[in-house]
Amino acid sequence: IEPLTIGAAIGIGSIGLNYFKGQTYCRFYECCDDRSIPGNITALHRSLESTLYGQHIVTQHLIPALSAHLSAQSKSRKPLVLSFHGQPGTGKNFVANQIAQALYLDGSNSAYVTKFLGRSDFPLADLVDQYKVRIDGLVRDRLRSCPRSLFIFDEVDKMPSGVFDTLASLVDYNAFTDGTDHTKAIFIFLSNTAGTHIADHLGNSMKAGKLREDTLLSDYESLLQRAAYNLDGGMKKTGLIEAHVIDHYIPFLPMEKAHVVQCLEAEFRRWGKQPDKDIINEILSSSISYDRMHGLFVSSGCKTLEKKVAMAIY
Ligand SMILES: Nc1ncnc2c1ncn2[C@@H]1O[C@H](COP(=O)(O)OP(=O)(O)OP(=O)(O)O)[C@@H](O)[C@H]1O
Repeated sequence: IEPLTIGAAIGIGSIGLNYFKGQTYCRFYECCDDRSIPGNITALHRSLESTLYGQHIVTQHLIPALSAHLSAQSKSRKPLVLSFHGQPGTGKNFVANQIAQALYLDGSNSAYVTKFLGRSDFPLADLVDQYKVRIDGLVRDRLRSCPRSLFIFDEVDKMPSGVFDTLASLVDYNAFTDGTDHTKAIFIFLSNTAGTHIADHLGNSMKAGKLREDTLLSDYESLLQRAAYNLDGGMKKTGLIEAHVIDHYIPFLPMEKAHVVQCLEAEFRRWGKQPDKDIINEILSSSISYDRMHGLFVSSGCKTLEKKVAMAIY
């Protein structure tokens, strides 16, 4: 057989294989394609509007940031990098999971969504060099298998500083010379860092007569950047901040009593029950404490409410 004929046969073979994959395998199993990664920002917007309480800045900025990054006309030249900051129970994981849910058919279970946990994945400061290599290798592998990957780093404030030193260059412009496409990826960092700074700033603004809903992202952005860079944790003195590769610092505001009531009501509905005012008042008076500085914000936000409602119902 002529070499040309063999080449043509291989060419037709691989087209056939791709066609077969598209028509059969990828119709039923997850692939790095539009079916498995629908990127449904409209669904995300709808779901945040109806389920996320007290976080007007998050919804206002997250949706345009994601839409711009994912749009078909996007001329994105680097991954989208977001850093979520706030006290416990303000919705950081809740929102990160909703992003995964809306962008990927399999949500957080997608093979293209990778989540790292500060405390369990990177517990020891002495091993920071090993962690850097591990993050670098995993991110490269995942991007090679699917450029539209999502990476979530939770508990960043519990990670040793220096852990993101190699990652900083992977999320910058022109990071790969081997043809790997990193421009469609999304990186999200979650931390409690600066949570108290956000609460202080909001508390002072509210005491000066400003409405919570009138506070803006710009009121918090530089505060978050400075705190993340200076306070202990994975972001401390990190190249991620020095190289200005974090596109958006998003503040999660501390929760007030009214928001916690909304969370409790949502929890009842999740159990298929009508919210019970007496039980809600009982939980509020027995299990909720407020910040000492302003007396306005619930210390653990909406965390732990799930179990309280479950206990009261059964
Ligand atoms: N702003 C919010 N609106 C609605 N529900 C919320 C909100 N914040 C928290 N919740 C509820 O509380 C649960 C716990 O919140 P979540 O895990 O998102 O907190 P977190 O900010 O990630 O806290 P941590 O910093 O401790 O990880 C969520 O699954 C959700 O049910």
